[in-house]
Amino acid sequence: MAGPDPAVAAVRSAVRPGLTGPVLVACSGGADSLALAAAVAFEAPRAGVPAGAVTVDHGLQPGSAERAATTAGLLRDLGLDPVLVRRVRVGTAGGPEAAAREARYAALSAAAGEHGARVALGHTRDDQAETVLLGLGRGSGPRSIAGMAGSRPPWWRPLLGLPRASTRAACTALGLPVWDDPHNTDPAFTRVRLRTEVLPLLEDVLGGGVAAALARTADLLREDTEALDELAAAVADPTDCAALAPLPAALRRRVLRRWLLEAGTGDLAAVHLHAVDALVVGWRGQGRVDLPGGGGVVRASGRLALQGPRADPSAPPSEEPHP
Ligand SMILES: Nc1ncnc2c1ncn2[C@@H]1O[C@H](COP(=O)(O)OP(=O)(O)OP(=O)(O)O)[C@@H](O)[C@H]1O
Repeated sequence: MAGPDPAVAAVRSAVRPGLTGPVLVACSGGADSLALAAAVAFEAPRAGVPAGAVTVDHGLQPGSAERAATTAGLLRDLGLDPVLVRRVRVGTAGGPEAAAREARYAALSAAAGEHGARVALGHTRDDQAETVLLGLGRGSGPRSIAGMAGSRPPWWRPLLGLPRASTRAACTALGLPVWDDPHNTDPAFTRVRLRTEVLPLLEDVLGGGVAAALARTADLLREDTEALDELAAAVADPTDCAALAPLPAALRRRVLRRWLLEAGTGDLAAVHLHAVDALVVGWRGQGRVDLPGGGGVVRASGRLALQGPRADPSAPPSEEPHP
């Protein structure tokens, strides 16, 4: 008897090793997550693992509720159980794309918590390549160029090693009706232009395999950044300037970033981190560093300390005495 189509087999092989516990497939109805859902539905019973699915209705396009219902029907037909439909309210912060993503990830994460499951996402090697290129072009630093992790609970991305063409081919071979999100071809989106204009041009210049090379870059960088993050987490006192000063800058800034994020200061731009770092190394008596959330950091008696919002934000920073 002939085996499954090669693309179907490739997607199944990608999910098999990771099926070690309950999983919910996050499915938009697009080719990537539909191929993923089909592979999980096939492999999970063989692995003795419960597998369901979630589809999120962002409520942004006319007919979105019907589309979510159609996707849910397909997922049930594949044998996934339970199949959840989550309707979310999309805010406006950061633009419509970012707001939809935030609402979606919040809903998926909540579903993961309720069901004690990991959430499988359909990101492919091409998505990873686009993420790396975007990070490079925007100068967003190693954390961004390191791309998406294959497994970081509750998220699981088993298809990061596969080209997008495989998921499309798998859906075709299985006769699954794919929903093509019009956003995925709208040149108003930076990611779409990267996909349709920049990556093909790079392939022309550098030869094929650019997406794979970019994804490999992400893997290498992720190893480095994870190692540095672990070293940073092991630093006992992130406020002791004498202990921090001799550390390499890459490590020191990670320690500071971690300390500030854990204190709930909100996301920080490089400029804030550099200013806080300058309180530690080469300090010349400068005063408070204001942070985006309204709080601030000062240095006093050789230690860093967090402060709340200024009473009068227009007042100049108070001068700290020279050491
Ligand atoms: N509406 C949604 N409901 C549930 N999961 C979603 C939804 N939209 C995206 N996802 C999940 O997030 C992953 C990445 O989404 P994104 O829109 O960035 O990628 P995509 O390449 O268009 O994926 P797909 O082909 O599966 O739509 C999807 O593969 C899927 O797992």
